[in-house]
Amino acid sequence: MTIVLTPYWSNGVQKLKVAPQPPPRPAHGLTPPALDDSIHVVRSLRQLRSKDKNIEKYIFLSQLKATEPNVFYKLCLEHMSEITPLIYTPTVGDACIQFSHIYRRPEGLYVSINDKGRIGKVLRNWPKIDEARIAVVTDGSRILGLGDLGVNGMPISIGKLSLYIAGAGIRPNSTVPICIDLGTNNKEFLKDPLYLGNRHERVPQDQATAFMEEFMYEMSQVFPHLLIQFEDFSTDKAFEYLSSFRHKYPVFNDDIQGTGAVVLSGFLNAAKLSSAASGRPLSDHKILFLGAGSAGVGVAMQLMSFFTMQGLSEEEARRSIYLVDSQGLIFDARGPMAEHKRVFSRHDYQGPPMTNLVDILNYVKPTALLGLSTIKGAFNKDVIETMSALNPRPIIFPLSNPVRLSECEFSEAVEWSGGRAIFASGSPFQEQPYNGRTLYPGQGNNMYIFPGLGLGAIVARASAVTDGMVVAASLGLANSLTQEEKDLDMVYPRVERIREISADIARSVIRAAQKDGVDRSQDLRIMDDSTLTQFVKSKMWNP
Ligand SMILES: NC(=O)C1=CN([C@@H]2O[C@H](COP(=O)(O)OP(=O)(O)OC[C@H]3O[C@@H](n4cnc5c(N)ncnc54)[C@H](O)[C@@H]3O)[C@@H](O)[C@H]2O)C=CC1
Ligand SMILES: CC(=O)C(=O)O
Ligand SMILES: [Mg+2]
Repeated sequence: MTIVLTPYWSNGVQKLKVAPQPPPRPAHGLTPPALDDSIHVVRSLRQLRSKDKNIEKYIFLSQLKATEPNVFYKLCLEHMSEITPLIYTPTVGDACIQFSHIYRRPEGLYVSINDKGRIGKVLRNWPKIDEARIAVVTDGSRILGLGDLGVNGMPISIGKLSLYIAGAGIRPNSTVPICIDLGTNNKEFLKDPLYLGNRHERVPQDQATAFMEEFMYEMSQVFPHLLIQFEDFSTDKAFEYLSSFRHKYPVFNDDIQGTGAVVLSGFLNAAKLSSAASGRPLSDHKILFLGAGSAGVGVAMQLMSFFTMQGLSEEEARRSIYLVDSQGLIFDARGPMAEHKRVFSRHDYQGPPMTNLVDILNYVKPTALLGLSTIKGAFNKDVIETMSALNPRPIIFPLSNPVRLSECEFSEAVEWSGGRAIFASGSPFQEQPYNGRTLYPGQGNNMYIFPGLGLGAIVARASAVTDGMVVAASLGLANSLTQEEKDLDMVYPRVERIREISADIARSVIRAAQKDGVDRSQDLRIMDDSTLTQFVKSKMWNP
């Protein structure tokens, strides 16, 4: 049987006969006498640190994962804050852009538009079907804020799954990174002789939809125990596929739901700090979003529950949220708009189009400014100073990825707000000294949510991912701050505690699955919370 686990070049000759497996441990005598895994972690770390460029570090770590997975995951777990930015954002963005040039070996599953009509056959080539529990699927159409990267999106599926393994102890063999190739509109890639994907523009949307129908049906047939995470589909497709499939299959969209959950969590903690300084009740917050794509609208929808938790009606919650896109403030009289923006379109604004962000801030007077726009520098000095004039402790969350597309840097937010900003960004920044104190940036990234959400859904054998499970993941994260973290005004926990946090999130997610009646592991219902947490931890894989 031929196994198609490699990108097909346009001439279609590159096919593998065997599945990619880490090589077996060499027999006695074939390795140096003192080779020991824990010392090899130290050795590997030194080798890693000796490299100057992050992309070289990424390549080194990919190689280590393929040859010595135990050493790789030990390194991740022991040095989470150093390794995460190398296997995930920001470096994974560069790895995606350069994927066709730095490609070394097959990893993951590629399904192409040319496989339409026989997708099931391709999926059956996966070597570990019985063990498969979680797939991250992208079509590469919007990778981070980098646009359409076609089949070069594969590293995002791989990177997310490495975090499932490191962050939630999902077994490596149960993860399936998938990139579907429906063409690309990236002109540079189409001209690049090394590009690894189909060399044509994206197929029309009706063909893409028909492909996805077959793909999802076949996934459910071939992998009956699989949870599917949709990742980095461009906004129109992200909303379409989520609403088409979420009631048929266990699937969630990380950019809409995972990001919504992580930002709700950080916002709950940030709003308390901001209200403590201003004396304003929590129900009085007003949030302005720059960016109204899958992430902006996904977060806005989730943040409605922040207001309903404070006792506001749905309509009042909606009125506390303002969206700005590339044409400015979104309001009814502006004219036709995409369906996903309509919910938050302002009925109460009748004036001329408002496009200048500082003007919009002075009109809305928000307590929080959230960026999911991909526009670097959009939160400039004027913007941060305006937010700081409006609020004793403004909430500033530049959430676009990777770091070079962040709406502002942490050092800028600190300086321009006089150290008062409550800050979280999509990609990591260094802590900053300010007036004799150390200020800590939060990382408002869905990486805090999806490992625990996925683990909970897998352990509960959930037949669907419900809104209740997503909110439970968010609240589980919000409640995970230690006293020390609270005393430092942190809005997210330290990433080094990710395993412990994922276990707590997973327990909350299982409880929500039980409440919503989608848990198929019903024997977990009788466990009390501490037994359930222990059970979840016992399911975690350790290197
Ligand atoms: N922190 C996190 O966990 C996550 C961050 N993101 C990031 O969010 C960003 C956006 O993702 P999507 O919503 O899927 O993309 P998208 O491309 O659909 O949305 C971008 C939005 O920004 C708006 N925009 C573009 N230029 C603008 C301008 N000059 N002024 C105001 N608005 C402007 C667009 O109109 C659109 O509404 C990406 O950078 C992505 O990496 C996405 C998911 C998770
Ligand atoms: C973090 C993430 O999912 C994104 O930027 O798309
Ligand atoms: Mg994403």
